[in-house]
Amino acid sequence: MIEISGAGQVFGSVGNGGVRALDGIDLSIRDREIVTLVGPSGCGKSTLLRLISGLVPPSEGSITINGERVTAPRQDTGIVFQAPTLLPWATIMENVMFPSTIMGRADDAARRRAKDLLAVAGIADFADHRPRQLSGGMQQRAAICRALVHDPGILLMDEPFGALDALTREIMTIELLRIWANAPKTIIFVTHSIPEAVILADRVVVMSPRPGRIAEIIDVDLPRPRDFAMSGHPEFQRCAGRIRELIFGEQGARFDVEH
Ligand SMILES: Nc1ncnc2c1ncn2[C@@H]1O[C@H](COP(=O)(O)OP(=O)(O)OP(=O)(O)O)[C@@H](O)[C@H]1O
Repeated sequence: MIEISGAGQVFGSVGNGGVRALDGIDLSIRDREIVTLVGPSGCGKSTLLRLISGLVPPSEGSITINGERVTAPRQDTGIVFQAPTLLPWATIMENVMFPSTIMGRADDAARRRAKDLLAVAGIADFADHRPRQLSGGMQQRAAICRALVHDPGILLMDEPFGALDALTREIMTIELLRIWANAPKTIIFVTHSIPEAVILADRVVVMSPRPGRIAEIIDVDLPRPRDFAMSGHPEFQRCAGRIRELIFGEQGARFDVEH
């Protein structure tokens, strides 16, 4: 469904203070697959996500979704960033409805869907509150509802739980899997957490240090539904061990990766 071929990204001009962030990325992502991206800080994970989102055009290579070249943000793609980035003056309901509103599709069906999503995310009682009246975790749930409201087939998530405490983070990860099980969609998820990467993924894409290349793609053969109690499972340990080996073994340096 998503085809990335020979994608490279250079910021500025190389040799002249520019940065090569990505090099020769080839990756095919299937419909309804969950792919997680892990790798050392600065290896280009966020850049790759931005290329797929159409927010940034690749300097080299191409990205297609269902055979169409990605040249701009698409309506069938939802994005969640690390910070919830809600509009502070708008209510939670208005924030969640925002994508439907700007697409001119803020009808009753969209409002019903927004309400249902808020209920699934456990924040239905806060629909009329402003973002500042919610905790960080609740705001991020609202941001996830906003990314899902127009029912995109693709969800791009850039360390969406990175700013949350460890407990909320685990709960949110399992909630995301529950949402996905109810309405499967293609998810590409950037994380620094190896357990999060394994628990979520059908495949973990491990990237090498800058310029970011794909070091290895690991198939995670754990049954679903999943939860963190599976971290003792031999398949979980195999995957987590291999990711650690790839990231820490190659460089022997201290990377910004939780393990
Ligand atoms: N707009 C930009 N202009 C110039 N350089 C950039 C820009 N965006 C990213 N870079 C550089 O590209 C490289 C990859 O950055 P990116 O944010 O994609 O990495 P990352 O793997 O997501 O990092 P982290 O895990 O720390 O969030 C970095 O060296 C970064 O400095």
